[in-house]
Amino acid sequence: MGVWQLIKSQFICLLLICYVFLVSGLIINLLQLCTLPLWPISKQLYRRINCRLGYSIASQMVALLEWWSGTECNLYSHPESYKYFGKESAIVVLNHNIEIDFLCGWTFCERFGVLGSSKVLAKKELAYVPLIGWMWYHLEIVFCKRKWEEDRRTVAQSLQNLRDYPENFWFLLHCEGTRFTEKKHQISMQVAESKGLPKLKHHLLPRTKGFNITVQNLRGPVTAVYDSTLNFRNNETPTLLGLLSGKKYHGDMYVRRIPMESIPEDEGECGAWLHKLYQEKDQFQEEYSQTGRFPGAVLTPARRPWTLLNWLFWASVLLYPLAGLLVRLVSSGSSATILTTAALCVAVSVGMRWMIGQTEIKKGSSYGNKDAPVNNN
Ligand SMILES: CCCCC/C=C\C/C=C\CCCCCCCC(=O)SCCNC(=O)CCNC(=O)[C@H](O)C(C)(C)COP(=O)(O)OP(=O)(O)OC[C@H]1O[C@@H](n2cnc3c(N)ncnc32)[C@H](O)[C@@H]1OP(=O)(O)O
Ligand SMILES: CCCCCCCCCCCCCCCCCC(=O)OC[C@@H](O)COP(=O)(O)O
Repeated sequence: MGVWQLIKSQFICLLLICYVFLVSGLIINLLQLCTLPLWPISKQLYRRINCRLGYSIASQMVALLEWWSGTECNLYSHPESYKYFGKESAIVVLNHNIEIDFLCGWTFCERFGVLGSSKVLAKKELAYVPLIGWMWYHLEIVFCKRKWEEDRRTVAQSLQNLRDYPENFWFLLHCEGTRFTEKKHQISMQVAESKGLPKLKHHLLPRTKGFNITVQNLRGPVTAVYDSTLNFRNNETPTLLGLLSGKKYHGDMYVRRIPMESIPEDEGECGAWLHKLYQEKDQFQEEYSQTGRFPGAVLTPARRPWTLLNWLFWASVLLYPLAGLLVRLVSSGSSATILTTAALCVAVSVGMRWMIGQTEIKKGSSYGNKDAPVNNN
């Protein structure tokens, strides 16, 4: 292990990165709150400002991936698809078995200039994650309870609101609805069997309702679906904690552009189309596991300096006062103050650990874990 790698793996570095993220995030969340009065005056200005503020939070996590850990994310695609990336709004369909898949998505959003405006159909629980959830509120992220009877109205309404969004955005959909585990896979393949659908080896059976409602409500302003398939080399299983300790991973993502016109409007046909898409994705994953390659050519855009510059800005603003505070604390000699500060640090660390836990598959929900309903038809 090199000296730089050794430094990066020290706990103090993790603490400092989390400190900058936390304090800058709170400041940005506060600024976002201050923009609320703009909404009735100029909705589009409110949205444009919040895209920039959101960028300042999300790009710190991208900087962690690209600059701190040095993780490589290769893009496999086709030139006729590539020329549209970043120049239109799109629905992104992505597999969901890797803890940092959202960050690999974010890194491409950043490189194509749509990070601040990126959207997702996210489970409602994520709305309560401090900083990220609060940021998402101002970015008009669409949340679902994964209970169709409740979601059908709220999700449709939130999607309708995005139709006049003033910036190009990528709308991420994990159609599997939950992250891959062996048990969830087994259960979803029972569902596939009961529906007479071919079994998938690398994916859960996609849920079609969310995709269908998204296509229905965004058709027009959104001109394409980006079918995206992600995997990591040498069976790497990347984690957020690994990134924080400076571990470098090697990801590959295959993205192909499918024009919106080729997606059926009829609900049943649209669902069948999605099932077929997942069968194709399964073949791409199979090819990757056998050859270490996806179809298409490697067309990875270079990382840009903005995420690093944004992080350096916040670090220089926030680390200097922290150092001053620590010096004054120690020189005060008051054990009560020192103990209170230590207790506060422990509480904040526990909070940050909880947030990181949100990305861990082993702490995931039980959605898709229950035995499939018996099909009596
Ligand atoms: C280049 C790439 C860059 C990309 C990056 C771009 C942007 C990045 C932006 C942000 C990054 C942030 C990352 C955050 C990630 C967080 C993501 C999540 O939170 S994923 C979880 C939430 N999202 C979803 O669930 C979306 C998919 N789900 C759906 O579409 C669902 O249909 C639903 C709308 C949520 C409704 O769910 P519900 O369970 O209520 O209904 P369903 O129709 O799904 O279920 C009933 C239906 O399913 C059949 N069934 C039963 N059991 C199973 C099973 N185990 N597997 C599959 N199917 C099952 C059942 O028989 C019913 O079938 P039918 O409809 O035929 O009757
Ligand atoms: C500079 C960076 C410093 C980093 C410090 C740590 C910050 C931690 C931030 C946590 C951010 C959480 C944001 C999004 C997490 C996405 C999680 C996810 O992928 O959700 C899973 C759901 O799809 C499905 O849930 P399950 O049913 O599988 O359960």
